Amino acid sequence: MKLRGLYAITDSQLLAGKFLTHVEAALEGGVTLLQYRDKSNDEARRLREAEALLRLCERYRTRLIINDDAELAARLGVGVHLGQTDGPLTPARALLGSQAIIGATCHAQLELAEQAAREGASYVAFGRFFNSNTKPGAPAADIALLERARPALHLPICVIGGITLDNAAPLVAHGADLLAVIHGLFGAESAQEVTRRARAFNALFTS
Ligand SMILES: Cc1ncc(COP(=O)(O)OP(=O)(O)O)c(N)n1
Ligand SMILES: Cc1nc(C(=O)O)sc1CCOP(=O)(O)O
Ligand SMILES: [Mg+2]
Repeated sequence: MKLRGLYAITDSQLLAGKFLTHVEAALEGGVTLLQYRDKSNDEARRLREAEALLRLCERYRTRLIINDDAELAARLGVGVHLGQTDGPLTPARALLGSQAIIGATCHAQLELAEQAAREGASYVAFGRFFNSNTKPGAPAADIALLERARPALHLPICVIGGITLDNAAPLVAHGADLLAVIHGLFGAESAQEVTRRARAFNALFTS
């Protein structure tokens, strides 16, 4: 499967009261990867919500990724996204198998991406590219990084951080394969607007 297009990431606060409706609206518009990102320690709720997302993903033929938690990913038979402090990639690959999608946060450092590639990552993520409502303190990345990274890496490149329909096009033009978006997608007022935004993000990859 080609990892290219919109990478929708859930946010438990932003989606409170509209979790499944907004996620389904995004899937309706087209989502290449869906990440379940919940920073709480409520394991029962996390399992329940991740299972509900998996059912939706199966209906829409979208791949589910669990943030931070390789054990939960293994339990559901899905992929995982690991940051620099979320545990090493090699045991996660051994746990999840060769076909699993495993993503790695590389901040603004090409060296981290090269290391992640050696350790079996399926894609690397750089960010944050713009001011982020969700994670304002994340280290900043810029287009110059993408210009260095694109020819050096033979993996899909994911970009993240403050991405909206107004600022995403240059990232795609400079070689980003996956646009990872929380607020710029799920911050919409209505489910219809989420679907419209998802379609518009995907259209950036065809023009
Ligand atoms: C696609 C994608 N890229 C980066 C991140 C950030 O991961 P991390 O640095 O581990 O921070 P948290 O998201 O866990 O707060 C991500 N989740 N997804
Ligand atoms: C979870 C996350 N990681 C980032 C990084 O730079 O690694 S930025 C970020 C938040 C992305 O949300 P939004 O689209 O609302 O800015
Ligand atoms: Mg993490």
